[in-house]
Amino acid sequence: MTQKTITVLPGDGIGPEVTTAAIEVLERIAQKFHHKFSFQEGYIGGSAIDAKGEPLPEETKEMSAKSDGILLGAVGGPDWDHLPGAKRPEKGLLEIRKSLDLYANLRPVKAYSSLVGASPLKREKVEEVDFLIVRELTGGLYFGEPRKREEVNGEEQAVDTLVYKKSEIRRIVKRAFEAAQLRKGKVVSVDKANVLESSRLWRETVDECKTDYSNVELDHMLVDNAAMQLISQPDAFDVIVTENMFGDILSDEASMLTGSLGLLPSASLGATGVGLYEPVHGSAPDIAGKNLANPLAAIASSAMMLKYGFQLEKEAARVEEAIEKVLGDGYRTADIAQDSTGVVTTTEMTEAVIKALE
Ligand SMILES: NC(=O)c1ccc[n+]([C@@H]2O[C@H](COP(=O)([O-])OP(=O)(O)OC[C@H]3O[C@@H](n4cnc5c(N)ncnc54)[C@H](O)[C@@H]3O)[C@@H](O)[C@H]2O)c1
Ligand SMILES: CC(C)[C@H](C(=O)O)[C@@H](O)C(=O)O
Ligand SMILES: [Mg+2]
Repeated sequence: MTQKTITVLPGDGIGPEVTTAAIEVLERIAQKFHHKFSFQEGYIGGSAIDAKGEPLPEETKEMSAKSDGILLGAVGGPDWDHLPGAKRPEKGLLEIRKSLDLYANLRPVKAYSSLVGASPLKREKVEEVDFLIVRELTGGLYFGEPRKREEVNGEEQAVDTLVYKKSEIRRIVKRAFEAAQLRKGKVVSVDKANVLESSRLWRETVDECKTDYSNVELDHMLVDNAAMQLISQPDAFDVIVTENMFGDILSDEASMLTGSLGLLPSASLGATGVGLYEPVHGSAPDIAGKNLANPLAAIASSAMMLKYGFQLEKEAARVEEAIEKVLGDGYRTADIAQDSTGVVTTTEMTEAVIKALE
């Protein structure tokens, strides 16, 4: 029997709807496999600003750090769009990632065979899609200083800073090589080394790390080309490693190879300690509160928690199989439906997954 305390940070928009789905799945797994999972809820994002005056209250930080895994929904939305950058909901998410040193964001992109028709691309392009984006999560433009507004020669300007230390590059790149050794043994490192100094350091560091992984094949690719190749040859990728912002953009793009952003899970891991598991998508204000959201990205994120956080591989596989089964049986939330007939709600999809766990 495994006993774990899970911090749930539902956040904003569809966050609470999809985390509820993931909790129900985890509860059923605990029951079936005789584990004990206890859940404690905390505030993050816009709802934390409303309740506590800040996007990441100290109590959320503390309970998260002390728990065995963090399940997060999403943050942000139009209610808080007027706030300045440092006070916005997204700041809470960036801060929790940084404070727990969750530098390795794993974003698997795998086509479900029953869903190949949901991708805008041709069947033969997407049916073999199965790659992992390893996104650096605690450096780069998101965190560099200075970050400011200033007036120069009577004109307002804004500054963001893209900075990477070699050690930050090395640790994420090693993770990517290690992941590739357990997969098809191919790494593509994505950068913009024809323009950016940080990318030139990135590329050099990748080449240095490569010497420890002689069994892994390595290619470098410029990010604009990578964005194109993801569409033209998505089945050629195995592991993609890249810096923070490129990884953010490429993963939303990659989601459409599977059919929807509502399908992609992620795990954010540090060297040790607690991991954070969240769907790749955001708070989707356009569909929030309507029971329309696809809960599968959040449910698949809970499977990543079972696998990477708790080493419960069998249980994680059971959740993944249940997702495949419901999709195979034709359950479709609106985002992956071909037409409006037989579309299911968030709660109906969740019930179907729980039934498929049996
Ligand atoms: N990790 C996060 O918390 C996170 C990630 C991305 C965006 N955001 C925030 O979310 C807010 C909205 O951002 P956005 O609209 O650019 O991106 P978004 O990911 O919230 O939504 C983009 C589109 O995808 C759809 N979508 C997203 N998730 C879905 C799901 N599970 N099921 C069905 N459809 C889904 C939405 O309806 C929308 O049309 C912003 O405040 C943004 O900062 C948060
Ligand atoms: C909300 C935002 C800060 C976040 C990011 O850019 O990391 C999101 O887009 C994501 O992909 O998790
Ligand atoms: Mg994103």
